[in-house]
Amino acid sequence: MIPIILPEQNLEKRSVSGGYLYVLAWLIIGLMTDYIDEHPIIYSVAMAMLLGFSLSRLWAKLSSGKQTHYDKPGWQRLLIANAIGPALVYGILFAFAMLHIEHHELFIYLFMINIALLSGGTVTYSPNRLLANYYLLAIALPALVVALTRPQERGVEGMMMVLYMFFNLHMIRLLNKEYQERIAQKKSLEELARKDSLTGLFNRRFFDETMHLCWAKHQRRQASLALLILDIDNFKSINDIYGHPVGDEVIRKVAATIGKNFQREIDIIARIGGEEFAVLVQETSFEQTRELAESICRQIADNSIDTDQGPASVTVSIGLAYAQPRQGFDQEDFYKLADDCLYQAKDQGKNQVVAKSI
Ligand SMILES: Nc1nc2c(ncn2[C@@H]2O[C@H](COP(=O)(O)OP(=O)(O)OP(=O)(O)O)[C@@H](O)[C@H]2O)c(=O)[nH]1
Repeated sequence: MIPIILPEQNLEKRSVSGGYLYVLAWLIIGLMTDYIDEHPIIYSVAMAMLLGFSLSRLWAKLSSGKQTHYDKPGWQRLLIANAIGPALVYGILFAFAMLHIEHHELFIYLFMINIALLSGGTVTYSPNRLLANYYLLAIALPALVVALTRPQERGVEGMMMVLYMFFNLHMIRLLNKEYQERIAQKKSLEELARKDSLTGLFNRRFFDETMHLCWAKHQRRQASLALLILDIDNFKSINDIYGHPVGDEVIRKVAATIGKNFQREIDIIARIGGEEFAVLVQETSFEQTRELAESICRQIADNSIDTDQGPASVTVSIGLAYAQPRQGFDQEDFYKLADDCLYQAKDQGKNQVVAKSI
């Protein structure tokens, strides 16, 4: 099973320096020991593979520029190959050294490099537990196989590898848990920053940011969009008669009714003031939006809210603006149009929708 790599795991950035280290380490061994003379074919094949992995990674980086392509399966496979491939090369080299090496010094170097790669990979790949585990096994398993088949000569190295492997598997589990907690915290903070705590709807800041983006998008597409501003009628007297907790309950009920009527993900519903809400509606005609607004008005008026002092009837007024972004008519004008409609609805007796399409 191929582990799925998520953008927030940031594996490309985390593994980039290690991705050149293994080539350098092998180059140093080639330059400073007799290994090339003793085993020229093995040295060259290993070098070609390590270089191949490094160059493919360099090519991917240069060709993608600043962008990363986590959504492309080919790109994901390349990243996984760049993790597991060099690990397997070093794992097999060490296993080969365990079987054939007379050169004690080189054996120690390889052992050190593998332990370093084991620990480095644990830290690097820990956000993706499956990939980190595969990486670890790729380095350690070849040595373990040799140790098991030659317990007399290579038992010590085998034991050491098992020890390091289990220690690092444990560390991967811990680091991954910490990483998951951090991501969850970050997500809930982001959620808090854009949500209104009383209703769970978006807050004004998020609404303004989204409206800005939406406006620009519709300007490019030369398409229309709708903005509804809803205000609870005579809300001050609801608070005065029934008390603030009932007032809060009314706000929650109105929010829920709006939410029931605008359920698509692209509908942005926000509480933009004490008893004021806004809805940004995309890809819907003027008539459809007006019908929805009128239906919300009726639903709220028809459903009174139970309180200790008996049922409290609530109504809302709605201003609806429908427009296409264009020269001489900007986002502020759009907002003002919806707001003017709302004031007109209030002036005309409340509990109604005033809609304008321009
Ligand atoms: N319970 C509760 N009341 C709030 C909250 N935020 C604002 N309010 C109250 O909402 C009331 C708004 O009153 P006004 O702006 O006078 O509006 P209104 O009484 O609805 O009058 P119209 O808009 O003309 O129908 C004020 O009394 C605020 O104290 C809140 O979160 N909870």
